Amino acid sequence: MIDIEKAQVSIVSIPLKKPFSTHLGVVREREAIMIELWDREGEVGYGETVAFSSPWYTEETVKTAYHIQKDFILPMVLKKKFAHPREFACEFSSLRGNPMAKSGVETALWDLYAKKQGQSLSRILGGTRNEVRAGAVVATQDVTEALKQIEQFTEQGFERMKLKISPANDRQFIQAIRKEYPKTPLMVDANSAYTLEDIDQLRALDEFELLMIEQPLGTTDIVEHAILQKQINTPICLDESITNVHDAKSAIQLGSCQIINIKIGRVGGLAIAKQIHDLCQEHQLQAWCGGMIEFGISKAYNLALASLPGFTLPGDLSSSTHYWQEDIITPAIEMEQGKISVPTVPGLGFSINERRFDEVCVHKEMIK
Ligand SMILES: O=C(O)CCC(=O)c1ccccc1C(=O)O
Ligand SMILES: [Mg+2]
Repeated sequence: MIDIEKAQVSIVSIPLKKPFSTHLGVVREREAIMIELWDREGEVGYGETVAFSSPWYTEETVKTAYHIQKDFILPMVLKKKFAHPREFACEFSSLRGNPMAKSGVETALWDLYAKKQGQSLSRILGGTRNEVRAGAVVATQDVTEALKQIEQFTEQGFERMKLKISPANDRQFIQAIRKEYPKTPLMVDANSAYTLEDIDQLRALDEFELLMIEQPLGTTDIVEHAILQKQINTPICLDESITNVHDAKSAIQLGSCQIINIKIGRVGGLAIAKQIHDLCQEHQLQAWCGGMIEFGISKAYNLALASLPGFTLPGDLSSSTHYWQEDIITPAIEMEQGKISVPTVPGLGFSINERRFDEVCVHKEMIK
C-alpha cells in the first residue's frame, strides 16, 4: 500500500538557451511545478507538472495547476491509501479537467510504486526497449535560424526533425530545409494554425513527403481532421485534440489521424497514456511520445513511456542540456547517436539534484 505522509510542492524556473517560437507566441523561460511525495516509510516519489506560465498550449497554467494540486488533489492523496497508481485516475474522475495538475501528482505515485516493487518504471509499465529514439524540434520564425538549428541537431545525431509551421511560412520553410536536407526524416507541427479553408495549401505540402503533419486544425477538433485526412496524403498526427481515451477512440473510429502524439501531462497521467498506447497498438496506429520543453523529471517519465512497444516513431525526446545549461535531475539524461537509454534501476531512475534545485527554485511549500 502507498500511504503518503507529506507532499512538497515547488516552483522552479530556468531561462531557455534560445527562445522557442511558434505562431502562438514565444517561450523564453520555463517555469514548472515539482512534486515530491513521501510515504510513511520515508520513500520519495517525484513528479513534474508540465503546465506553462500562460495558457497558450492548453488552458492550464502554473497557477491554476498549483491551486488544483494544493486545494483538491493533494489533500485527497494524503487521506487515501493506494494499492496501485492506477487507482488515481478513478479516484479523481469527479475532478473535471486539469490533466496536467493530475499528472504531476499521479506520476509521483508511479515512481514510489516502482521503487517499492524494486523494479524500473519502464518494466512496471511493460516497456520492451532499453533505448528510445530522439527527435528535435525547430521552433523559430526565421528560415536562416531554422537551417542553423537543423545543422546542429543533425550533428548531434537526432533521428527526426520537427518543424513548427503556420500558413504564413509553411512552404518557404519546408522548401528551404528540403533543399539542404532532401533525405532527413522531417515532420511539421501546426499547433492548430489552419482551418478547413486551407485545404489546398495543406494538400500542397504532400510533395515534401513529410513523416506527418501534427495538429493542423482546431485544438478540440476530431471531425474536421477526418475530413482533411481523406483529402491529403500526408499522415495526420493528433496532439491537442487527444485529451483522454475517449478522444483517441473517436479519432480512430472517424479516421481523424494515422498517428497519435501521446503526452502524459495532456492526458492526465501515466495510466491513461498507457491506455491510449494500448488502443493505438490494438488498432495499428503509430504512436510517439510528445515533449513539453520540460525538466528532467518529466523527460524521465517520457523515457519510461516511450520504451513501450507501440511507440514506433522517435519522440520529442532530448538530453538534459537541450533547452538549458543545467537541469535539476541527477544523473543527467544524455543522447548518443540519436538514442537515449532507458534506466533499469528501481523507480523512475532519476532524482533531484538538490544543489541545482535550490538555485532555480522560486517557491516551496510542504503540505501534510
Ligand atoms: O519538448 C520539446 O522538445 C518540444 C515539443 C513541442 O513541440 C511542444 C512544446 C511545448 C508545447 C507544445 C508542443 C507541441 O508538441 O505542440
Ligand atoms: Mg504538437
